Amino acid sequence: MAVQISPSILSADFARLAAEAEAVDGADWLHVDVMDNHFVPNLTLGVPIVESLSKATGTPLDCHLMIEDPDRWAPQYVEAGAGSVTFHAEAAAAPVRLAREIRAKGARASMALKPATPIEPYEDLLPELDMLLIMTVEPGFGGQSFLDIMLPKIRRTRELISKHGLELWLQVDGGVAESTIERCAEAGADVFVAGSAVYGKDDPAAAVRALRAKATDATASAAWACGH
Ligand SMILES: O=C(CO)[C@H](O)[C@H](O)COP(=O)(O)O
Repeated sequence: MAVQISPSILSADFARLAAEAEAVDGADWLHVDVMDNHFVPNLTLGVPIVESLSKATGTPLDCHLMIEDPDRWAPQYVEAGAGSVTFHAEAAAAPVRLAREIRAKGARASMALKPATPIEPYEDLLPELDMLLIMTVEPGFGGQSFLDIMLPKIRRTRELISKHGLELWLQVDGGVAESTIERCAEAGADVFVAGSAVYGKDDPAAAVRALRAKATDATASAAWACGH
């Protein structure tokens, strides 16, 4: 699969969200960080804003729910127009049922793991998902430093995806920038969320192109991608 870039609007101007979506023309997704000040110590936006944004942009929305009780809320984000909905493994009461419900409503189902959550307990659940998100910072805030110690988890997850012959996308989020994206791609990631490395630049669309070029080059020479 070709590399995909998902700019995070957490680093955008919330008063100009439609314009900020236009500013990353060419991105594959728009990453929408939903935070409830319970699962993470920060508060952002909810269903009504996702609904408005989905009408205002042609770029599909990749909603990352950093919230408690995603079993209750995630289906509402599909109804609001999200193309992909990510819930946290640490928060979901019934992740298989929830993934099936997200898919049945017509969106891609994705599950996220915080840095301290291992992938291994979830191996049997992977066929129920369209994407697995490995957090490369503690969730809650943009602009944090990339956690290199997550690279082995990315590698192990890519091995599990290959072992089971899955079409699962592997997303990384947190501290992804021109200086770190190649390491993520080499380890096995193929969907890259970037907030400050896109919206912190004068030309966000050019930043998306630069990230895509680096990740594509690194993937081409990565052992995991040979024969892909
Ligand atoms: O999920 C997130 C924070 O919890 C954000 O998507 C992420 O931090 C993006 O910001 P940056 O690229 O600046 O690290």
